Amino acid sequence: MSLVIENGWPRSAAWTGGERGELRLGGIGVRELAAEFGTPVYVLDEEEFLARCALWREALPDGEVHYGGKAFLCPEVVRWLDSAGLCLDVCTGGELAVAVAGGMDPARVVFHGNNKSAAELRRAVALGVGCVVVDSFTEIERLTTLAEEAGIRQRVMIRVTPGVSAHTHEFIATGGDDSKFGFSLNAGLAAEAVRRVLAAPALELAGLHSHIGSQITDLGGFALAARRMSAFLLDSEREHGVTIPKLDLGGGLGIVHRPGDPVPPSPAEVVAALREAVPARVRLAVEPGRSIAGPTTVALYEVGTVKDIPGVGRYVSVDGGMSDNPRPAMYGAAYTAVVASRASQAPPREATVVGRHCESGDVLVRDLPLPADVRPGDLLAVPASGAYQRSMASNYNHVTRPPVIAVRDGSARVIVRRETEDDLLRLYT
Ligand SMILES: Cc1ncc(COP(=O)(O)O)c(C=O)c1O
Ligand SMILES: N[C@@H](CCCC[NH3+])C(=O)O
Repeated sequence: MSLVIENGWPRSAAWTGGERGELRLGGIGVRELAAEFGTPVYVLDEEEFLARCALWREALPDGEVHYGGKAFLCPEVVRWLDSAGLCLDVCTGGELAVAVAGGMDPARVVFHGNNKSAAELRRAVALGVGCVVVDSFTEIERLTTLAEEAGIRQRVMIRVTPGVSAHTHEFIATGGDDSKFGFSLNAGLAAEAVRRVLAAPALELAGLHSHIGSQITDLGGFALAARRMSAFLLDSEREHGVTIPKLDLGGGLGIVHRPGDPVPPSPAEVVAALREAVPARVRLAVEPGRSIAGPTTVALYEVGTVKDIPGVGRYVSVDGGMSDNPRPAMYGAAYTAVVASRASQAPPREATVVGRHCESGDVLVRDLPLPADVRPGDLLAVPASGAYQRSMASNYNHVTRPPVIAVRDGSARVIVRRETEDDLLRLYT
């Protein structure tokens, strides 16, 4: 087993040798982590998170890096972002509330969403959110009224769909003309949005925005979007005799989940490709989510049963599943897993790792070679579990959502506590 970053593991992942061998994360053995915090559990390598923030910050020293909070957000993460000099992108009132709870200056928050409510927009205006990314004509009107009522001039960016098809799953591609997000460039809606924003004295056009999709591993789509958006920015400036200071080209850089996955370009390579297309005087912004949070976290599960079906195969059931990782069921996302709590000399035998939910599609990893002697009580570790897992976790079948434990230099602390049945029951009348 190769516990290297290129295979999706965080930098502190290491294997202690010998017969009592086990996986260590942040200097702590997984047996100790499981005993103290229970399973399933997301174990987040804090130094990996900060190092990934720094990679983006260093790639774009003269621009803005807004972390895409939808990937994974909690107040402690907000504090890390602050310390690393990153801004934050939120897309709901709830994410905005977490940003505020973590102490982020609202002026460094960018507010996204294709259907922000009037109440959410009112709150954003009242808090002094740095920028609202307008997504529809209705929203331009709504926000104009709210800014006028508040007696302020609200900075906005216009979200544009540049007609770029990113090479990714169709559910997470957002840059094409047929999208619920933004204003289509090809259909002329983006040009009309620029006209309307410029005609609204209560709005200040701070920039243009596009985001073509997520889990993208090649540079082509990013470069094409940057070229189209730059041309549109220059056309708009010429048409209206204005200067548009900023181009925000969104997030979307993918990660490796398992050995053999395509290796995505580095943040520096992405920024270089964008910079080549964007005029030097235009301030560049990016919104990485997954490429920061994803590789920081290992999900730990305990094996509950091993079922062999003659002529069919082997099912290994763990104590989590689609409620803590819906990505395999939603997008066909492929992960890997290893037995992390002991060394085994047994030969590999293929298994399907499934969850505990009342659903046949509750599969975490398909066709995975695991040691043939895998057994109840073993801990399974799934790397690259930091993005869109805890943030998309559900209470399906009334399971409680797992905690997030930050590990660093031999110490571990809870940054999101485990949900309890009392938390669930509190909702009911
Ligand atoms: C507007 C916007 N910005 C940033 C992101 C973050 O994307 P990723 O996590 O793929 O970097 C997303 C999600 O895809 C998004 O919709
Ligand atoms: N939830 C998606 C990514 C969506 C990105 C948000 N616009 C995933 O898990 O891959």
